[in-house]
Amino acid sequence: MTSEIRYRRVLLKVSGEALMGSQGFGIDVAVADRIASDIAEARRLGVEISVVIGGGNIFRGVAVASKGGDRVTGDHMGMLGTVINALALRTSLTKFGIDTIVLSAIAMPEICESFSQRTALAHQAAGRVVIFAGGTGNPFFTTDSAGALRAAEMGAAALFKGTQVDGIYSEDPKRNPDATRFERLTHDEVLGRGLAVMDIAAVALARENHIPIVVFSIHEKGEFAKILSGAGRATIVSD
Ligand SMILES: Nc1ncnc2c1ncn2[C@@H]1O[C@H](COP(=O)(O)OP(=O)(O)O)[C@@H](O)[C@H]1O
Ligand SMILES: O=c1ccn([C@@H]2O[C@H](COP(=O)(O)OP(=O)(O)O)[C@@H](O)[C@H]2O)c(=O)[nH]1
Repeated sequence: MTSEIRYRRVLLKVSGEALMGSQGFGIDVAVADRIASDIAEARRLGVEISVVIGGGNIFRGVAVASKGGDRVTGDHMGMLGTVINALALRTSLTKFGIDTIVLSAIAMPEICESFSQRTALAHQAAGRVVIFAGGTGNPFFTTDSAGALRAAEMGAAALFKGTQVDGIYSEDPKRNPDATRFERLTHDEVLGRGLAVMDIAAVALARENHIPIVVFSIHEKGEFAKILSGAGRATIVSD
């Protein structure tokens, strides 16, 4: 069974927006539990998994800036949102008996441990799921960039982006329902064609480190494990 596994160690970027389910804001615990069950299933395949969690269900810095506020403050609020999500996902993973640790890029020792690559690798080696909170710890970045960064630091064989759509399309499929879906692309093609499923910095960092990106729907139960097993529906971006 495990010999068929496509990637042995992966970084999963979980969309913050996905966590709110059909609510307009915040966290739907049933959705967090379902995502945790998908992570548990993937772990049973023997795959090492660490997670970067987004924060768009709580706050996005650009929303402050677009209303005339300070972008850096807005981004700080967004990063704090990812910490809230990380604690929720840890709670859900614990329900499935998964030993989980939250490491934050912004120090808040009363709430969770702070990130360092050394600490993260040690927890991963001990068999824990590591959830990276606080994005990169810097404004003007996104949690997709944090995903690419942590994937490189953890030695992940692939960056999985679990998002609202089931792959990369010629245009945003939410805006153009006739957009065509790609099975495979190179990093250069994603950047050259301006395919905006992920920000440029994230794709460029993955390209530089030869990390494949796998874009799939986080809403499809069991899809993560299927893709890890060489099946499932996703767009794979590689060299
Ligand atoms: N070419 C494209 N292919 C697929 N999705 C796209 C594309 N361009 C824009 N998108 C949009 O990008 C969204 C994912 O980006 P993002 O807002 O970062 O979500 P997330 O919450 O997963 O971080 C998708 O839900 C999709 O609507
Ligand atoms: O390294 C980072 C990661 C995130 N953010 C802020 O946190 C918000 C939430 O993250 P993101 O939009 O990436 O979440 P997602 O799209 O996955 O829900 C962003 O809009 C930014 O304001 C940031 O400033 N630096």
